[in-house]
Amino acid sequence: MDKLREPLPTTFRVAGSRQTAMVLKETIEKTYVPQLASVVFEDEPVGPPVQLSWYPDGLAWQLNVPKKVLRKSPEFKKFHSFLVFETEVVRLVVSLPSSLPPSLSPLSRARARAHLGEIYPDKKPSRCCPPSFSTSSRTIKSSTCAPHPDPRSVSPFVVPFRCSPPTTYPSPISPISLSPSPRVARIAQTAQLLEALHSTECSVPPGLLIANDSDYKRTHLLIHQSARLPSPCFMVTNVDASIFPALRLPFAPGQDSEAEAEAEVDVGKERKRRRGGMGGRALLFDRILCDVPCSGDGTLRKNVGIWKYWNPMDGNGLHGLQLRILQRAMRMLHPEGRIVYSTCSLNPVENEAVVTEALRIVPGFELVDVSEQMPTLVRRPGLTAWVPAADRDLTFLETYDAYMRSLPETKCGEARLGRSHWPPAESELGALHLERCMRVYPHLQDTGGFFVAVLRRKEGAPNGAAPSIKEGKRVAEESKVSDERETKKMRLGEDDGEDVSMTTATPPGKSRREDAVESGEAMDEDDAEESEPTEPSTPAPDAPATASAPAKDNGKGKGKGKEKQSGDGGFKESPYTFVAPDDPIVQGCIRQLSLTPTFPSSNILVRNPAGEPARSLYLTNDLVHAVLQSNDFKRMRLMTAGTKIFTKHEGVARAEASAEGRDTPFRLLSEGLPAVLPYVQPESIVDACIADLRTLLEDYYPLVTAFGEPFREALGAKPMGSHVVKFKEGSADGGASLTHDLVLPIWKSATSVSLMIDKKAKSALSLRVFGEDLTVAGREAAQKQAQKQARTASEAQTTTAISVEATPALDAMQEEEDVTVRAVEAARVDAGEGQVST
Ligand SMILES: C[S@@+](CC[C@H](N)C(=O)[O-])C[C@H]1O[C@@H](n2cnc3c(N)ncnc32)[C@H](O)[C@@H]1O
Repeated sequence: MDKLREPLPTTFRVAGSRQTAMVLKETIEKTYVPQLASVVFEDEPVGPPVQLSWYPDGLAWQLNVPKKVLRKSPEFKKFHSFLVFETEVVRLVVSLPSSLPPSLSPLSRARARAHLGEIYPDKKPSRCCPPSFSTSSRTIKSSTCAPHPDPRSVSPFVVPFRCSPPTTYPSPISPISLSPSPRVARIAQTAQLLEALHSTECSVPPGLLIANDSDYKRTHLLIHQSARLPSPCFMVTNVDASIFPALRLPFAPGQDSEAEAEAEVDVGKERKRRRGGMGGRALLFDRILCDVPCSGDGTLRKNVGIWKYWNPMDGNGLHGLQLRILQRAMRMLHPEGRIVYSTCSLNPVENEAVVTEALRIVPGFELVDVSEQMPTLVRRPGLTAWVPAADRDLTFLETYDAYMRSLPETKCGEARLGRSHWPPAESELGALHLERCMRVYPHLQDTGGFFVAVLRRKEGAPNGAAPSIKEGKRVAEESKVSDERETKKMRLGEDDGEDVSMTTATPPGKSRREDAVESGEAMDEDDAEESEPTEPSTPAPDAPATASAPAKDNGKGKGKGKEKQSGDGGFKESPYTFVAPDDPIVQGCIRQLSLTPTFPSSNILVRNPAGEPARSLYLTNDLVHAVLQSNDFKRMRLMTAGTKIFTKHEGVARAEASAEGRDTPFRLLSEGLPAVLPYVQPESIVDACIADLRTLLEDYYPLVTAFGEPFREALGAKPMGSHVVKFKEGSADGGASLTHDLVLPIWKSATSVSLMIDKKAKSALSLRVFGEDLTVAGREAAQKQAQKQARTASEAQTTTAISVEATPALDAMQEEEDVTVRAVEAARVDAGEGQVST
């Protein structure tokens, strides 16, 4: 309990591709740790960041200093800026030949990494060629990685249940917030999974990651944040995970009969017939992370609000939903797959009780012994005995029967707890192996509290061992779980997810508090943040894949963006339409950037009713393409798929083009660069040096003639439009240096050139490479700041004089205190009260 009263130390993780993550780690180790090692603040020594011993490769760090040290100590301020800037440039620093840039992302829980340990077990799943995990080296390797994998030869890599909505990007404090917002932490899992998927040399890996959240707003935050790790393999969905609909894929090569495919995946023919012939095999998942909504008592150290509002009925109420989500995951798991079930609660009712009941209902599954994974993460085994609190007054009753007897006869039908809230009988314990669950307590290694259990199918268990949604729902209902918090009402169809239709809504009266409990997070100021959908439009009725059926919108997202009420009562997102590979716009982009013939032009999609390449082009991999083409997304809302790579270049280019009677050209986006770069013919990439980078940063549109040779000549030889530039590693006068090659998109106009990255990223890059913000915006901001300081100082001087005159008694105090500070304060008070001292 004492530990729970202490604030959680700040942690951060160096993320991204292995190569660049290692470079950043080295910078922290060799530059910053020595600089911070001997800092003394207010006569107290303050320590440098320390590596978390249990985190693989030393990529996670803990920083145990008060906030004011970060604000006031020059050394720590510099380190803080370093973290902030690295986070800012994450999207644009591309180190050839690796596929994804590095980032610094927060890691307030060990859980995320623990998930990965199990997501990539040593043994490579036999049916797939996506990444396998080597625990010894902690690298994730891919045995095959062709830019065009046959979608039918790979197993999908999917996390369909509740993944990490993030903090808003770009958040200047996201890597190192001293009182980390719950949301800051949320991206960690999804980001790690994305990194894992991209940890090969392949820019368009063959797998698929689906992040799902039932909260519409949070899915937008997730999309926004995933721009840090743009991926053609990524989809975000918005649906209640306990009724996540089954997804389909086309038949595999060699599967010449429907029956063969059906037998393999155990999808009933009857159901398929009823579905109206949308053929194909079911998409089963290799790895599923069920990071279920929970009471969040393990986050007490960072979410102090939980102290005030916690009550035992939170966990009791969530038990049923947690159980249904886990069962749905079991239903959708590939025979050789694994599920990680996790919560940030220490309440056994939300943990061991859920796992026990799920294992009872789905007999073909077992808990995996993960004691060998992450051996330095100190943990305790799962509990085998507990007594749930039966009400808010903490009445503890040893057995379910005792609980039922304690209820007045008239209330028995409304029992709020089910048998599954109590521990299993002694006789069941041996087979369950609850000790294989992992409990992490805050006092063990100065962390938050959390629970992890890994499940898999027992060897030889039949594929169809898992129950349908209907069965799971029935069992959960039979346990008479009263779910106070659970506001989603499901109308179940005749069979499993294929036939389930749902209507979910948060009642108007639902409070933020309830919301926070449901999601396992406490309220935070940041919860007010919102991100807007990107491309408003109306869906086409015949769109090949159109998302609908929202899970939860809290009524706040109404009328926003592309959300539209459809005739059948569901919701419709903009359609996802694949454009023809020979589309003139696509071909124009290919020609402009000299893309190789292997560029996956058949995987370009647009999101507008006409299905025209009107503004933005997105890239998916083959598997995402197949999933979009084979499913109608009527029962869940598809929020995003793939990554945006090209956009119409507005402004001068539009004016020039229309004057010449041409179409407005498209340009390569910085977030699309990692995916597209391997397809750019190397000889078409323009070489440049650090001095050229400086010129591009200092001005919005420097003239071609402003550059030195050979860059100037190379630019002169290029046609107008989008190009890729490689700034070679090297140093410049004044200590500026590029430690590795940097590849960025540019736009060439008739006489000038501009760097195609956003203003904030430009500033961050400038600070990183040149140690100062050389950009126009940076210079303007510095100028404004200087003017403000000068104004404040002169106001302070005036007010001091006035105050001293008006109140001679201050003289004595002024001898002891800082005159300027007091005078500024006095001036503020006067201004606030409308008094003028004369
Ligand atoms: C524990 S939080 C997210 C955990 C996150 N991965 C982290 O590390 O902080 C729970 C999330 O589950 C979502 N959620 C709640 N009920 C859900 C349901 N029935 N289906 C899917 N997502 C749900 C909430 O919106 C919330 O974002």
